[in-house]
Amino acid sequence: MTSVLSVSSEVFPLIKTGGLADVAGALPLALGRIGIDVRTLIPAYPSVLAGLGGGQVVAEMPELFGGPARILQVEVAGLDLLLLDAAHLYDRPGGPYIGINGYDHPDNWARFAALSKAAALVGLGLIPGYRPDIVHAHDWQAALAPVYLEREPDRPRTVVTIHNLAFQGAFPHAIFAELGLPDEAWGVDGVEYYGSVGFLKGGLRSADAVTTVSPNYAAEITTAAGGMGLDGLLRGRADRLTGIVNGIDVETWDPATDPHVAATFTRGDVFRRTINKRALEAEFAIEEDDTPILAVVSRLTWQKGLDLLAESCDDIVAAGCRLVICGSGDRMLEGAFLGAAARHSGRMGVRIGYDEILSHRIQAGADALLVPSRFEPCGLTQLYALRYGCLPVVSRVGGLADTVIDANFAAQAAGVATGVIFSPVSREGLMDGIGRLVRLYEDPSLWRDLQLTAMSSDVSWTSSARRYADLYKSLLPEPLA
Ligand SMILES: Nc1ncnc2c1ncn2[C@@H]1O[C@H](COP(=O)(O)OP(=O)(O)O[C@H]2O[C@H](CO)[C@@H](O)[C@H](O)[C@H]2O)[C@@H](O)[C@H]1O
Repeated sequence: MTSVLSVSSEVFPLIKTGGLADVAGALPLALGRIGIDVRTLIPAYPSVLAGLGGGQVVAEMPELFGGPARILQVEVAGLDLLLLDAAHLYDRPGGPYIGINGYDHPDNWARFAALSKAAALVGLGLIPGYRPDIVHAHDWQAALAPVYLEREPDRPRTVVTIHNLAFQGAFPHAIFAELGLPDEAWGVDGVEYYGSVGFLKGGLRSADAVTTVSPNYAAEITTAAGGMGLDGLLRGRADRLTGIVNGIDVETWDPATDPHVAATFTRGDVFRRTINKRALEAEFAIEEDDTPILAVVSRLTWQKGLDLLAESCDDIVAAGCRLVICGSGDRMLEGAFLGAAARHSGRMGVRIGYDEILSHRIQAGADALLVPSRFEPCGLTQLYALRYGCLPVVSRVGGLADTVIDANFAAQAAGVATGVIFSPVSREGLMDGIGRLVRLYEDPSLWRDLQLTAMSSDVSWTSSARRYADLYKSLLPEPLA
């Protein structure tokens, strides 16, 4: 049986700041169902330890970046977890990356180099009786693992997955001496990146395979426009780069059984969504009527194009729509949305914060989900939306273009349309997409067809897990006949 050590800085349901956690939590379960043994290594943040109460110590390291560390093994929600318990690195208030003062933890380089180093040691047999075939590192926080492994004889194969190329883990040259890497690792074929240490850059250079989370994004990042400075390297590794679209956990996100919504529903009784729509109006204190509710569930950042939405709120309300927003991030955007909601009381509601339960209620009760991203490696919220019959209105970028089928004339005629795709990513493009959505909404039987087609989209992990399994297999030596 192929065994994989998955390495991530967050994993649902234990610690989540974004889509990485969803994938790190759901992919191992899907791989497990097709016979791949996955263990997941994450830092033992205080909130993770508090929720677990114990675990078995399976390895000890007397010195890991300034203090002792150990690895605890525990099973949670079907995940076989390895927790890197190192109080000097992780036992502190704040989030996984940011302290309570709102700034990055100053030693993030050491915190995540330690995660990568521990992954490499586990890959080489640190835990008695366990030697994974593959070390699969997610994003920059784990990306040094392949660099630590690169020169080891008899090492596991390595994969780096890019969930967000905007975060590259770049640190001053001075830390290189602290990483415990050989001198040869400093240079263009190693971690050096324009004079700094680039964690992601090093991982992309050293890994046996590189993946990202949709085929379209895999193509975009090899261009100067989408490569965020790494396109040259990625073009050079094009033969090792694949895009595998994300799935979602279809049990956590199941409108037929969702415990968080006012009324569960299926394709057969999709009319019951109205109960959720009424509940959403009450929750956001907006007027009760039958005009479309457009929604956003997102980090409020430039990536997500939400400045374009902030500029369009007045037009959206004027077009007869209502708008509900759940998100947090950029303070200017938070203020802009709160200001617009105050101007459009009854037509627009805003919840600043991170609220997992509310995100389910929004998907179940809103008519459409807006995702006007400037770039989007895959995007998960549009997949939740499809499953909940909340039609996605997305920009034509990255994985959004790979997962939504635009309701153009041909797609409508063929009965395959699942949402609206707009371009360019501009205020005019977004308003054009919303205008098209409103026209679709005005035809109730067409709208119902679109909802039912959206709900039958395959957003599960089944086929993508197989693609990861095939990739792992391609990296391993052929078994002897
Ligand atoms: N205020 C809020 N309240 C509740 N839930 C909230 C929330 N804000 C965001 N979320 C949740 O956080 C997750 C966000 O995932 P996305 O994939 O959409 O974007 P993200 O940019 O974080 O992920 C990156 O990694 C993922 C995984 O590969 C890629 O899909 C994506 O393109 C890439 O940018 C979703 O589960 C969403 O519901």
